Amino acid sequence: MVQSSILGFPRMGRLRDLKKATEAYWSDKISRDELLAEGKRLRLEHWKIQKDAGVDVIPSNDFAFYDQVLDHHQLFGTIPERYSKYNLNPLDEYFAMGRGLQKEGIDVPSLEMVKWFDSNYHYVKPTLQDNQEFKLAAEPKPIVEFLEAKAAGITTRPVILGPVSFLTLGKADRGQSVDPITLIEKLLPLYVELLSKLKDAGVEDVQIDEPVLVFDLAEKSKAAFKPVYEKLGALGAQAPRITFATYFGDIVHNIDVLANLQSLHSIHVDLVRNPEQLDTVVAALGPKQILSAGVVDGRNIWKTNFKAAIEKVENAIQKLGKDRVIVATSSSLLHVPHTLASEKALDAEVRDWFSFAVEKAAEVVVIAKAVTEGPAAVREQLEANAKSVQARASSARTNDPAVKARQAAVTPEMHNRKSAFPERYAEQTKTLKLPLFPTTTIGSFPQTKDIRIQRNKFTKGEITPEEYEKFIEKEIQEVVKIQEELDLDVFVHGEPERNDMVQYFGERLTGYVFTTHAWVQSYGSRCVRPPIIVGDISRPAPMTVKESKYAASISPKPMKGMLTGPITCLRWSFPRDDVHQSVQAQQLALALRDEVVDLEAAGIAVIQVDEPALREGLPLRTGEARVAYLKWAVDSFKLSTAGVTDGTQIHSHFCYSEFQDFFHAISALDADVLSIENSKSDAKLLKVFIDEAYPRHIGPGVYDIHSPRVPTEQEIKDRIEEMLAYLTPAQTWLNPDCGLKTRGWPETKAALTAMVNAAKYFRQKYSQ
Ligand SMILES: Nc1nc2c(c(=O)[nH]1)N[C@@H](CNc1ccc(C(=O)N[C@@H](CCC(=O)N[C@@H](CCC(=O)N[C@@H](CCC(=O)O)C(=O)O)C(=O)O)C(=O)O)cc1)CN2
Ligand code: MET
Ligand SMILES: [Zn+2]
Repeated sequence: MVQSSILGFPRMGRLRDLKKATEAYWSDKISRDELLAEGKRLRLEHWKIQKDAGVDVIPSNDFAFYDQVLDHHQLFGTIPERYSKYNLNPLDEYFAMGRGLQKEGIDVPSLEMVKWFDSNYHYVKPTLQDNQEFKLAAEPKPIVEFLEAKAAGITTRPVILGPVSFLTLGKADRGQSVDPITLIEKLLPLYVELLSKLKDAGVEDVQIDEPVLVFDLAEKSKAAFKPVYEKLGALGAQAPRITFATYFGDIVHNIDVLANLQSLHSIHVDLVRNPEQLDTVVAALGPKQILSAGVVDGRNIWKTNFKAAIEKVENAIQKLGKDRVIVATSSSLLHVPHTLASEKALDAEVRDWFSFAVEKAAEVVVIAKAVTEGPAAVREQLEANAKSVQARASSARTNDPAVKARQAAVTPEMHNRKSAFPERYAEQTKTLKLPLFPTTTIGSFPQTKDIRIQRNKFTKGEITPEEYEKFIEKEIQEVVKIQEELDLDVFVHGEPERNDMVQYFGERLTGYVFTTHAWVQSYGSRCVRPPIIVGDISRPAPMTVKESKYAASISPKPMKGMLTGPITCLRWSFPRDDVHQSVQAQQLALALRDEVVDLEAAGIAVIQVDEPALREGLPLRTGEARVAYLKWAVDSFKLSTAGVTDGTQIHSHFCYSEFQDFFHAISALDADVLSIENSKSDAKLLKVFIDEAYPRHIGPGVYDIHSPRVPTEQEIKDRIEEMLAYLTPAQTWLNPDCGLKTRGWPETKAALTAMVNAAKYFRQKYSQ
């Protein structure tokens, strides 16, 4: 019998229950026991959903209160002393590492959080010391959760992150120089211990995720697989059977590693992203090894095309036989929303095209049944699926000839500004009289409870559009007044009218549909509701001009217009899978180009086009695919911004610090001013700006915005001092790492006051 399996299930719950509970715990509204009980309730509910759907292999330990990688810091005792010294309750220590803690004499920033592969999920980086020792937790979470499921009558397969990935995805702590992978021999015994304890607890199967195998690995990381998995494989009956899982890419370039994994029970690969790897992987399997075929997409919301998926699985079965193939999701379902059943307002036509986590659980079961018993056993499902796939392919909603015509008319000149930066800058300084070290923010100010409540009322029709507009104007007035008091230099309107920087634009563009409950975790308790691109995209009317114009009208300071760039709109939506992403990006770029030009015409002289997702879209492997991506990604940004005159200053924002391997693309955007996240990384990363003689302006973030902790003025000054080793004063802007929407007002004002004071100090220093 061909089994069905799921690599991980979303943990937020149907109505973001986990977000609500964690945030209530953080603000002392519920007790620790209540939070723990809510976690338990959600785990059970999710296991039941999968069991009731008929899924054979159900994951456990895929749950996390903040992040599954952070769970492993506690599992292996890699907790820096600055947290452990307080002897906090383990849950509070865990949250302190995830989000920092500033309370009752404790003041400790969070650990660094970065993107999980090419997704919009963020994990907390393992942070290691030169003399790192590891220690297995007294009650390892994978065992606790396995037993919890078992007590409820559900047998699960615990998921753990493999040692090579755990270390490769980690980094040396600040001031340390250890290359994490060199710690592998010290870490390995903990996996041996954990596996044997899992076995003792009754675990038959374990899933060990080693997603780093899809990268072009450094030799040291690659070489680590052999000793690690020979050792773990040799445990035989002393350990559970191991499913070794990779996803988000192919492993063909690392296929020689499989030769060292032959004593493992099964190998999982992503056949949605890289179906072509099937033959190579099958050929490299050991004589008894099982293939876990990831054919149901864990990263997007399209209904699986059963016919195509069954063909892939049949292809594997032909070579391996039915006993050696498992039908699986391509990756964890963490990246898709909980259930389509919550979407009461979706148009019936498009609704039939989608499948969220709960629906995907049913899909793996149907596919497994189809290949086990033959298509007749699931005839009805196959027929309905074929009809739906056909209906989408021929729907008029997907195709807009006017958009196609406009794309055909795009010329190379449309991608370039009229003059080079020096001439543009000369024009810009005529209108923008800015001091040295200009201060600004990234766009959003705190999205208060009140803002969300008013928006909710407006969405439900409980207040009129006029009332809502008045409310937004009042918010803008408030934000402008505060920026005046803070004495910032380039103002923003604060984005109070936006639910989210991508969703907001999706709701204003044709070709998109949006949902009401389709939330996906982005980091910690924070979720996003990605809009869905179903057809060709165009802009029926201006999207942001009214608010920007209003904000500009109530202050003499320069007001930055604020847009989300084409690549970020694409990446943080659920994109179409029937049209190349470059085509979708160009459609978005044309829509945004019109918006940029309209803002300029409305008198907005500084326009920021955010591209925080530009890097995330970078193909995971180096080589041709990257070159091709960068070409169309950079072109779409340039197409969206190059319609303005020289005197309009174009800003762009990136919230990640890993720009070294990517510097030329950022430079090629030709933005007048960049703001980048940098405060949690080594200022040395900025060296590339000198090395490459970067000619334009840059604002490396001077403080972290992910945590409520307020930086001191001295910390900010120290940071600026470090930055100035690599940047000239004339090109340096000062700003936070990212937007402030997740922060509260008191900490926001305190932090920006410190930043402006630091700016004044350096202005003084450099004007002498
Ligand atoms: N799409 C996206 N990806 C991103 C970022 C980003 O800003 N956007 N930033 C980076 C970090 N990731 C982030 C992701 C989410 C949030 C965030 O603040 N999310 C909000 C939700 C934002 C939102 O869409 N809010 C809506 C819906 C608000 C809501 O919850 N409404 C309640 C009712 C209102 C109430 O009573 O509170 C409901 O629907 O139940 C709105 O403001 O209108 C949250 O989780 O709290 C921040 C950063 C990287 N990726
Ligand atoms: N302008 C946006 C903001 O300030 C940029 C955020 S990047 C994730 O929120
Ligand atoms: Zn940002």
